[in-house]
Amino acid sequence: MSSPVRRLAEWDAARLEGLADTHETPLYVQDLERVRENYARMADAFPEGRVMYAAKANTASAVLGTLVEAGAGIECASAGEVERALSAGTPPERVQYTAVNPPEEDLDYAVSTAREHPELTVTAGAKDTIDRLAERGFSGRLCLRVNPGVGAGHHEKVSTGANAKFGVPIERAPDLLAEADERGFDVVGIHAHAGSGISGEDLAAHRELVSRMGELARRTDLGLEFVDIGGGFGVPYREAEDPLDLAAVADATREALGEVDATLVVEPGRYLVADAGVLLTRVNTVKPAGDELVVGVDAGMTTLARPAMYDAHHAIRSLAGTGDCETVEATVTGPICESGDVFGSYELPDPARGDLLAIGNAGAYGYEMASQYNSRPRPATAVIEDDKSAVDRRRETVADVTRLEREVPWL
Ligand SMILES: Cc1ncc(COP(=O)(O)O)c(C=O)c1O
Ligand SMILES: N[C@@H](CCCC[NH3+])C(=O)O
Repeated sequence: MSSPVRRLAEWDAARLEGLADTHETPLYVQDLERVRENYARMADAFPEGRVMYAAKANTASAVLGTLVEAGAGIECASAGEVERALSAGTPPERVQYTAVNPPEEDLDYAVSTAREHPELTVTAGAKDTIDRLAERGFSGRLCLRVNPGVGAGHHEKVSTGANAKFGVPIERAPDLLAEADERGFDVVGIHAHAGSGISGEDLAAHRELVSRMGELARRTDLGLEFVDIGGGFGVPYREAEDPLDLAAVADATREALGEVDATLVVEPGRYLVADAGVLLTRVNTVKPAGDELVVGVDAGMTTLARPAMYDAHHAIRSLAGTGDCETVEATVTGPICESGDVFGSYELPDPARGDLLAIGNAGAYGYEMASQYNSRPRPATAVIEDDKSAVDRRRETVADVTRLEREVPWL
């Protein structure tokens, strides 16, 4: 079995340099072999279960296709993600659409797609969503998202399990499930998700969530096909951090779930793709400022939003030189006109203009959360697999950024 963690130091510097030279920076690079390894480890930890990849972490069709080929299903947060999953060749029976306050067009799309592919599962997290599905004539495979009342995650902004926005309170679930069944829906599952970036310290919360889901499954006599306990499996972002003990999490899950006559489903996003990706960026400014050394790079909060959004730490490695010279402390900042556009403080070997830096764990929620703020085009992404490489999403241009503008008739 592959190592549960791939550190930034393990990436081949010469190869990354070559990719940056050819395709310019900033550039996301995703290693599909590593994605496959991560999936195999997850599937191996839950041999009795089903792995549904949470596409929101990285929707590149090369990534979706790789995971589907390996056996994963796809958990989709929007109509767009369902469209991507189906286009990537996911068999409809392996597609789950998990709507959170879904816009009208999303539900229209989900219902018409489910009409065409009745094997698709729709997950609803509010009675209103169930009503809106019924109004559209949907009576297909329905899963109920419950709010288990217990959350976890690397930051309060990604803890969902106790946030009322997500799912119906678990106490209300038995009645809602029975009602949906009476209304003619094909009730196939229950779902809950504690949050994202769960570490070993969150194991108690995870256990509690799973135990509540097991109890709910046992109280439900609708012949549920699956119990979906969500994703959230964390990865180490700091080089010294230990990886999650997946076997221990799986054991705790089984024990907490207890006997249920339904398939266990897990929905990892980050775990499958984070350490399979790096973001390459070049230094364009080195500026001593009092006691501080500011290093300006061409990637910023519009390229990788996580540091600005969650104070998230991503390891950074300089690919310049041999790396054996003395390091200095530097504040690595991006090109965006915001004080929050900072990756953090890093020890870098003698930073100089033109140096190439690799930012680790960029495969999850990296490109996905990129924006065009400051009218900055989004970067290109490349995929690699053994000795092959290809750009799978071209770099945007300023013309792409402005292409939706229309003339205002009176101006
Ligand atoms: C419903 C649902 N499932 C799965 C995930 C995947 O989370 P992660 O990428 O942390 O595994 C998320 C995101 O937090 C989610 O909201
Ligand atoms: N975007 C978050 C994860 C949230 C997952 C969606 N519920 C992150 O980068 O950590």
